[in-house]
Order: sequence, then structure tokens, then C-alpha cells
Amino acid sequence: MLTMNDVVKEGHPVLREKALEVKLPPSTEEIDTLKKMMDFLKNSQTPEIAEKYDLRPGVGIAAPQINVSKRMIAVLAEDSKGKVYDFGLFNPRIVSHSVEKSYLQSGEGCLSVDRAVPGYVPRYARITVKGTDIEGNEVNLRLRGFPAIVFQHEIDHLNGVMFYDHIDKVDPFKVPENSTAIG
Ligand SMILES: OCN(O)CCCc1ccccc1
Ligand code: NI
Repeated sequence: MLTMNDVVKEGHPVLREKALEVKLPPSTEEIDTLKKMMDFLKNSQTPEIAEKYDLRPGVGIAAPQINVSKRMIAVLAEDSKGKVYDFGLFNPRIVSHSVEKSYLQSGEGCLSVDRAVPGYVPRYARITVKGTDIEGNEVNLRLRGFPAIVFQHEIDHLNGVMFYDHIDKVDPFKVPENSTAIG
């Protein structure tokens, strides 16, 4: 099982690389890695297991964070209506997005960042994501709210982008143009 020892921290060059597309169909090793990422999120959100293995709760994880420079992400996040988004995706890509922006009132964090970086992270309010799930099906997800933010955070990791790259350097809590706060 994955633990925090497997998560690389900021400063590791892999977090600034553009991850490689996964050639489809994925290999058994790639499928196993994606399964491990999905299991990590479940374990990290299960108090007894998180406590036992000292896991930081995570709503998402991208393969570069476990030093695998491939375009694979896992998400386990709930929207404001309690709908659970539980996905492992190969080659996720944002195929369309709103002009409107959104941002988490609380700011964002990252399993690869062991410090608080305060400030609003402007994201697209609504996105459509295409990718291939762990069973090999092509998925087309229309996302908004918190899940949309998590998917954008994860896809950023595949392009070597960290959440704090988006925070306004001059005024971290400047409200982004044409945006809505979440949470
Ligand atoms: O890359 C995943 N990760 O570092 C865990 C935190 C995920 C996350 C936290 C806040 C807002 C969006 C996404
Ligand atoms: Ni992260």
C-alpha cells in the first residue's frame, strides 16, 4: 500500500516535469499503480487506517507525486450535494471550461507541500474532462464545485504546475475576476 514515504515533496524535479501520456491499453503495472493511488485516497480518508499508517487525508493524487512521470490521476471527493467522485483516470484532459472562475475560500494544500501557502487559487468554475478509466472506458465528466477544483489541481501536477503557482504574488487574497468562492 502507498504511504506518505512514497509521496515526493516539493523540490523534487519530477514535480516540475510534463508527465508522459500512457500508451493505451495500459500495462498491468500502470493499472496496478492507478489502483494503488485510488486505494491510497480511500485509506487516507478512513480514520483508523490514516491514523495507523500516518496518512495525510487526500482528495486527489497524481502519479508524479509518487515519482511516476505518467499522466495518471486519482480523485476521491464529494460535491456540495454529497455526490462522491471516485475516479482513477489515464490521460485526463480538460476539453472545455467556463469563462467563470471559482476558488476555495480556504485556499489549497498539497500532499507534496509540507507548509501552508495562503491565498486564493483561481480555477475554472466548470470543466469537461475526458480520459480513460481503470476499466479502459473513455469517460466524459462535466464537473463543477469542489470536484472541478480537485481535478484541476491533479491535472496541473501532470504539467509540472503547483497550486501556489496560481496565487497572486502581490495580493494572495485578491478575489479573482468573474469568480465565485467555494466552501
Ligand atoms: O495533488 C493532490 N494533493 O496534493 C492533495 C490535495 C488535493 C487538493 C486539495 C485542495 C484543493 C484541491 C486539491
Ligand atoms: Ni497536490
